[in-house]
Amino acid sequence: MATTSPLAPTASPPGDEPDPLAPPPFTPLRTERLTIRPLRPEDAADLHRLVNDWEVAKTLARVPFPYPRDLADEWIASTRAQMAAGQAWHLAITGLEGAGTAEEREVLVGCIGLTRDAAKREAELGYWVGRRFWGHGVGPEAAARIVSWAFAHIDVDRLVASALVDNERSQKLLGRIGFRDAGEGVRDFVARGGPMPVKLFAMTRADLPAPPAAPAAPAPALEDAPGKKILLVAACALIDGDGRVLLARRPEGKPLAGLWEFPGGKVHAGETPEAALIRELKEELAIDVAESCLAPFAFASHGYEKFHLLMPLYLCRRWSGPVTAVEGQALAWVRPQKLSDYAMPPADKPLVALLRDFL
Ligand SMILES: Nc1nc2c([nH]c(=O)n2[C@@H]2O[C@H](COP(=O)(O)OP(=O)(O)OP(=O)(O)O)[C@@H](O)[C@H]2O)c(=O)[nH]1
Repeated sequence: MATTSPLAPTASPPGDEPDPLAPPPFTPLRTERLTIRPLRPEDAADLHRLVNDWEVAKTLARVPFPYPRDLADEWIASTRAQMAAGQAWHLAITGLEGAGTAEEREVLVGCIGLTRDAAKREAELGYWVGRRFWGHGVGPEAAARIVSWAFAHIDVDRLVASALVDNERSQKLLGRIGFRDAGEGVRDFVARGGPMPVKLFAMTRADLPAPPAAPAAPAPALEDAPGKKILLVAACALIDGDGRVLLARRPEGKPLAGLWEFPGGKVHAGETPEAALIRELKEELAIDVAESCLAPFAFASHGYEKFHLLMPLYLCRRWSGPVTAVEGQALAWVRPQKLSDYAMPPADKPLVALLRDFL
């Protein structure tokens, strides 16, 4: 168990302006055997039964022991407020047990949470699993899923976690899902009545396991010369009547998921960059663009670990049809001065500076 799955309610942030980078409402996540979903008031009795167990509580920094029953109700209510504020996501891990309909068979197995530190662009992972469900791989299955979700949907560059120095099981779990050692520290443990030594862990987007390779790669390599292959990608800055630029968020499961980018994609064999862009804009945004409306603007040339990206960037001010997120990707119309608030792939940095000066 990682130490910080705070089960005592924390204050909500002051009601400031809506955050343009705030994530959309949480949609339940599924893994092979588990569901991760918002906690509901009716989970309180089960939550209390599972967490009011010394073997569980002793590994968690903010959980008192014994755990008062009404704290479970308060905690669940506070998780909903924190999630609505985009501040923390403390969620139920459930699985199916016994016979009957899926609804009847759904049981609470544990909890998993992320608490965001917006200033540091990071979030802290915490989780626990009820003792009855130990030894079934619930922790790694749920934690790997939430970590992949976090990088794609929360505006963070880093996730952190900690585990008691003697909690080797939790340390191993964190290592298995991509966390690296980040030293040692000390944390207050409510149930232990004081500070305890912990191991610290951290991971970035680059530590996520690589997504499975696409079945049929288009033909992205320009040449097979020694060294890295050159990947040709055509991208477009769509500019609306107010001079705002469209950014799209790379969806979960793709490399660099969660970063914001210019719509576009790989140039297929036999395609011109313009034809590729017209196809991609139709596929991704359901808009029709004429080649004459694509104005070459600049290009990115950037060495990634596995390939070298060559990416012409076009400007486009005219298209037909409403811009639609066909692939469910988040979209944002962004003023040029605000572009740098959005985390983008490293190749895009010089393009952003050029666009800001030009627009
Ligand atoms: N579209 C786009 N791709 C970018 C940008 N910046 C950047 O580094 N890239 C990189 O260019 C590559 C584009 O690949 P992609 O996966 O989006 O291409 P695609 O739409 O053809 O996807 P697919 O292979 O899943 O069909 C990725 O490695 C991506 O990280 C950008 O601003 N826009």
